[in-house]
Amino acid sequence: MPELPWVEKYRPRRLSEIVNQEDAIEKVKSWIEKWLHGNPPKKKALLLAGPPGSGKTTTVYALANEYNFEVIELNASDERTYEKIARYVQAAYTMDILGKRRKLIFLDEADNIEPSGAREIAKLIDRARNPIIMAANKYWEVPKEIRDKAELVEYKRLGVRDVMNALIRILKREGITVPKDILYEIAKRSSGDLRAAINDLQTVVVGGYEDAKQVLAYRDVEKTVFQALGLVFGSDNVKRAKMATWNLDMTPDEFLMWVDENIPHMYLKPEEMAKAYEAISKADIYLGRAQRTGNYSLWKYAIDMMTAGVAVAGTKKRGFAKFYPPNTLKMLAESKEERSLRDSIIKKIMREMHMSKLEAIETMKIIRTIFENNLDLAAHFTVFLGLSEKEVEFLAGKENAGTIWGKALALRRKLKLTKREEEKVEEKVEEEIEEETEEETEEEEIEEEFKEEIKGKEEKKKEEKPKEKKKGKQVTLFDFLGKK
Ligand SMILES: Nc1ncnc2c1ncn2[C@@H]1O[C@H](COP(=O)(O)OP(=O)(O)OP(=O)(O)O)[C@@H](O)[C@H]1O
Repeated sequence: MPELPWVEKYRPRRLSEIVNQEDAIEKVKSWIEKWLHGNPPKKKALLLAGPPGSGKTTTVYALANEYNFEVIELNASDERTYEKIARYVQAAYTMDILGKRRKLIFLDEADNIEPSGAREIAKLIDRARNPIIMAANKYWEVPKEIRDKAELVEYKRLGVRDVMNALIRILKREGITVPKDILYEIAKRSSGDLRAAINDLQTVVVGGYEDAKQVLAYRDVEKTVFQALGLVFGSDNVKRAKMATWNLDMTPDEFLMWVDENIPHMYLKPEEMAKAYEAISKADIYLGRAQRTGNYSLWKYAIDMMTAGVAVAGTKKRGFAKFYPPNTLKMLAESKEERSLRDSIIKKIMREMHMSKLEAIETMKIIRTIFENNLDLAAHFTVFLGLSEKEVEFLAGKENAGTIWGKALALRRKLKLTKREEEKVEEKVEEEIEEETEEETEEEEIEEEFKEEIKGKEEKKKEEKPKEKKKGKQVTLFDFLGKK
């Protein structure tokens, strides 16, 4: 299973560990100390401005850690920011397990504050009884009213050398080495964005050096595509969503793959997921038609469906959104073991749900979301698909895997599977994993095998399988959800 992202694992906890931003740190420290000595600074807000991944957010959390503040993190693009700041600027101490702590308000992406709300936020800054720190990449895009109220702290762009040193430090702590030329390539591509560099390094280490060049190439694309996905999944506003593909250096069918991949991570309810999928399948139809007829004016409709159509499908996850690259690209970053687990799960879905490979891949994405969010339903799937413990871990992550596995065992007992039958299922699973890792079956062969199976082999297999299995026709996820 993927481990903790290195950007979090190695995020400096102390101000002294932040590299090459000494002047900025000094300024921040003397400002916060004024608050603590009962003499709030004239300017009650700080504005940390500088390139992405240069240490702004890290400074805020290290500061809070050292001076015992509770960070209230808000995002300027959240429509309710004003309301939230108003709630917290006047708030007093809080008591929690860490003792008595003051609040520190951290407003990220201050360059996204709507001009219409800026004056109100500026007034709140004047009345603040708690320190407010804002961060922005583009100082000049922060509304003037806010700039005037805040003390500016500039962050430098980190150089290739700084980035390489930071990467080497991480590798030392991990006890691994990576060829210097790859490190240099990563550092150069990052343009001083240490977050991007650390993510690249982790991807390359996990995925192996052979694919490093390919992985790094798609990282370049990722920067803009993530912003585009943010527009599609970040609001219910049709106009904003339609802007997603502007400035995007990608064809509509490529972007469609990214939207497709992220639907199950962003929508909470199966019926809303279904609506979003419906929108992209319409988009897909328009794209196909444009391709066949050469009438590329149809692209506009396709783009509207895959942006606005998806945006309005329902209630999306709030807060920090983590986006994922399309399967094919992501697979490059997976280890061999992960790849073989993925394949064996896909085969089980094909077998148990009578699906084609493509459908099974799609279904696995949804199942993965279920495993991350609904442990009971995940246990049902574990039994239904006959998953192994490792496969459960692959789908659910280390943290939840144990619970799901326990629930699945209890469920199996409840379904009155005899010990013998249980062993048979486990043996079968193990055998299959072995077979699958040993022999590389050709894709057509698998398709053939399953076509045949759908046609006439159900009867023969029936005796060997647990009772609750549905046979003969394709089982959709929604059948399964409905049955539960
Ligand atoms: N100056 C630095 N010293 C040490 N680590 C750093 C520094 N800058 C960035 N990092 C590393 O990069 C990651 C991202 O940094 P951070 O979140 O502070 O960036 P940021 O400046 O807030 O970026 P953004 O503007 O994109 O939000 C952190 O987890 C940290 O590990």
